Amino acid sequence: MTTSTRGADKVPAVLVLEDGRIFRGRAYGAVGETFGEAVFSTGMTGYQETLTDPSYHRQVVVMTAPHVGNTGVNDEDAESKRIWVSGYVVRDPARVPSNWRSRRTLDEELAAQGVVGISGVDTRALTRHLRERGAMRVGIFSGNALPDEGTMLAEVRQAPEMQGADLSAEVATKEAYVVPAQGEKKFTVAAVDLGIKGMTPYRMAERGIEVHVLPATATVDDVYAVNPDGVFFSNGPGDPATADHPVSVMRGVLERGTPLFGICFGNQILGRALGFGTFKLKYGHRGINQPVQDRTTGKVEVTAHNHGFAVDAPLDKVSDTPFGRAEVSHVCLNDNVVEGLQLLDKPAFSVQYHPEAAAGPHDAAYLFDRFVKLMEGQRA
Ligand SMILES: NC(=O)CC[C@H](N)C(=O)O
Repeated sequence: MTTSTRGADKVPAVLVLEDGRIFRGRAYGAVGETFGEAVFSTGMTGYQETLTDPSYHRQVVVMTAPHVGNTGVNDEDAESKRIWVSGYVVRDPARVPSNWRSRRTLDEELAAQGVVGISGVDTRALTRHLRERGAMRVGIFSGNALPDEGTMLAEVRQAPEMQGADLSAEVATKEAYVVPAQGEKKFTVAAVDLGIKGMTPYRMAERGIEVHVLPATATVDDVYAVNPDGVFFSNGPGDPATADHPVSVMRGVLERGTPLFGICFGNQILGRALGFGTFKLKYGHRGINQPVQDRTTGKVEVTAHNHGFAVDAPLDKVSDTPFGRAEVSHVCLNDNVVEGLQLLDKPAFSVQYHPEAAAGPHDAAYLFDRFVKLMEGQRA
């Protein structure tokens, strides 16, 4: 059993939003100061996967679930090698975690990785504020001698904004690596890593795919050097409007007509490659309980999300694009945001949410099978 360190929780902490709203609490994890974009996640479980999802780079995540840390931290569920959130906001941290896989407490893990958090915050009030005013910059300051409020606010307002941030190269692998197929190898996929979660190549490997994960800087030649049956573009942090390089690589793939699948950032890149715009949502979708309709089957699935931007494509008509006809294949039933795109004349599609789950329901796992079918179709 792991027990809590109960050290930092005696240290005062302050959360300062860029519009001047202030919440007071206690230090959680590392003591110090941090900045980022304040966003909220509605997941009741899966905090370890959330913290280690590279798409959260430069974001301060507010958990709407009131108790966080109950199952501790294990050695199995991380989605990457480190925690990426720039700060963490919780209401009531677990005093003693309890789970057979738990190895450490969450506050120990945050402290060990230098991640500054705050506990004791009315996260419901904070979430309502972000929902009304929109995602915005935030700072967390902890310690026994804190700067005055004006100084803290000035620092928050100097922090970089998420709009216009080009972050994939900061989180993606520098070296290519291979995730081997499980069982008989059926296909080779080149996966462009823009901030990939570990579960994504795993979901492909389970289906007999050998996945060559390539750095974000990979060129069209690098992609075709692995002789792929399909090409994948991953999730990732930052503003898709800055992703000019992956957009141009994707256009090269679309020109050749290789089966293509994109998730999240990959969906936004497909949108851009087709000539659609992207825009920042007021407060985004983050959590594991978002209803999405697959318009190609009419089925509704409950899905995992983590996106602050979206594709601006028409919902009710087929669009003519430089790569043939395209349509919106999936839509969020909460707010009609575009959640998927598919081409009608080429084997290419993408979704804005997370069929790999991790954490979240597995309703959308069929999308990996759809990718396999596209690759089978190309061989037939
Ligand atoms: N998970 C993702 O790939 C997120 C994509 C993009 N950074 C967004 O916030 O919308």
